[in-house]
Amino acid sequence: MVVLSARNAAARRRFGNNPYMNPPPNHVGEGFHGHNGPPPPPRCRFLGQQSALLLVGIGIGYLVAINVGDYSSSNVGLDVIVKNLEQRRAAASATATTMESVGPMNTVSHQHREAAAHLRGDASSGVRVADNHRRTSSDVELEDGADVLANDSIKKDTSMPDIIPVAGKKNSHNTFRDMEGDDDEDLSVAQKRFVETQKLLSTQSIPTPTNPHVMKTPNLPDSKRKKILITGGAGFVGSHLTDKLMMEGHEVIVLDNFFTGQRKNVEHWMHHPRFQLVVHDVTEPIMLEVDEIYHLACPASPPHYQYNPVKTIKTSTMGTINMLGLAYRIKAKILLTSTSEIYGDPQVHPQPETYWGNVNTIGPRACYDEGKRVAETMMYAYKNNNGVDVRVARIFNTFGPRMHPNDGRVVSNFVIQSLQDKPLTIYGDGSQTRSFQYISDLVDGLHALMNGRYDLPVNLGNPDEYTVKDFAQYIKDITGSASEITFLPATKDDPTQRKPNITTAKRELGWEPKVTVKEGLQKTIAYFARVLEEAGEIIPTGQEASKPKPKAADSATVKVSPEAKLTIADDE
Ligand SMILES: O=C(O)[C@H]1O[C@H](OP(=O)(O)OP(=O)(O)OC[C@H]2O[C@@H](n3ccc(=O)[nH]c3=O)[C@H](O)[C@@H]2O)[C@H](O)[C@@H](O)[C@@H]1O
Repeated sequence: MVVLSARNAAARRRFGNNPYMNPPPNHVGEGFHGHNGPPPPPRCRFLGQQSALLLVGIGIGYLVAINVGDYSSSNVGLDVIVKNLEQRRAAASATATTMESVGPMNTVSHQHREAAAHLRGDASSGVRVADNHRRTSSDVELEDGADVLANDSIKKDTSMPDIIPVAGKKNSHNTFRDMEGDDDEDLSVAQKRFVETQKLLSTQSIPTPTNPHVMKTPNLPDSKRKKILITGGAGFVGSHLTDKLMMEGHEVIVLDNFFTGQRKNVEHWMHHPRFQLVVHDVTEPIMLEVDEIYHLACPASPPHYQYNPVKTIKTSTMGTINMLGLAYRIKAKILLTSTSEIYGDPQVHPQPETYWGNVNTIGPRACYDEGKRVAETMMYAYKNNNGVDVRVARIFNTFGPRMHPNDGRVVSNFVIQSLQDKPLTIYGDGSQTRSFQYISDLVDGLHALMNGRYDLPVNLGNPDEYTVKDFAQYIKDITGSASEITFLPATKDDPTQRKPNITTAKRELGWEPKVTVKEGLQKTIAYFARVLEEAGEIIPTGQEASKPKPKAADSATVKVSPEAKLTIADDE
């Protein structure tokens, strides 16, 4: 589903193709709708009913005119006609009053008032026709009683306001032509204001709780502006990449199924005319026209990717095939975010790109590791066989703001635990090592890779290596936490060491990390402190989270037969 396209289409219908005319989010749009311009096209069923009533009112006027003519030509029963008119007018007026009383919003009640006014105007214009008829037929002899009735009725009608004056309007409207003239003026004022607002909004992000800083977006000339697709763009890495590309002035399409991505990660761009969000799962094909594809989509945290291993495999395999097929058809350059996990539990340390890895093909991590390995294989098959321009980044442990609070990876877990003075949970004895890079360095690396000429796999990571035990203590110290450190059972196939060899990135991309682990942690801690303030309490995702809870029926089976349990675990 293209979230913004309907809104854009609506704007185009109303204002043509002016790029600044994309309607803003509702809170901005109210400025326009609340203005004393014409009621906008029906936005809901209720407003549609208003239009219907307006038409009914016009119809009544028209029918009255015809009826009066018919009756008068036969010169009978003007009193009946006038009574009839009175009843219709009263009915129309009652409807109008009811409509006025509905609608708590100013904008809506304004529209109601106008619709009510139209109704009243139409009803009275019908009576005016009767009046005219009466005068033109004054030489016709009428029964006295009928004439009196007609006069009374006309007096009542003239005392009824044609149109209720609306604040800000100079004159009340007497004809539709008058209304069109004034509304044209109002519309142009509203449009100007709207264009100004849109112009401003199209140069920056909007501050949100997740992203309080305003980011500026330059206006690139068409020849330099690229259309870029980011699969998994609402995730932790994808959303930071979105920021970078938006700040360069490109057009960004974020595609996400929101399994681990979060709408709030990209909320600050939702209003922007060069940003689009497409809610879509990469395992399904999609047709888009873009220049570049950053293919990030896949859960990356062990508890997340182990939650549904089949889905993880499908995402890496079918998802990558779909994106490669797209890249091939539209001749787009495509970058795959692969992972340090393709090295498995490495026997070579640090790991260069030339190392082939050590992966257990049937272990709990295999759905991710092997999925990414075959995704790499597909990339080079498409390059060699179909001439697709490919890039492959092998990402090492990355952290920073916008990590999901329930990500379950070591940095977010230890930070969230420390900030709440809860025990820091080390899996195993804590002697395993990881090397941590800050998110902005990774994003710079991905960007350098996509825009460079080197098309073989490249490690992107910070070689700053820690044992998990030392890292726990480090975070505890930085946060000044009173947390204890606890040791839980090791997770299966957990790599014992990991550190990137980044010689290739330095040589081919001129890239190396700039942000120290300490600086990065301080920013991340500040972020999670804000998240915690909002959330109250967060229980980080633990080891158990990687398995879906057995359904009631399954648990019953498990109790009866231990073999059944084994079967269920294997199926999962
Ligand atoms: O962050 C990343 O970029 C990488 O994270 C994961 O790899 P992994 O190294 O297992 O990530 P973590 O879950 O953060 O685990 C790191 C180490 O900390 C340990 N850990 C984790 C969480 C925790 O609460 N306690 C704890 O001791 C783990 O057992 C592991 O030894 C993903 O599998 C990779 O795809 C991804 O590139």
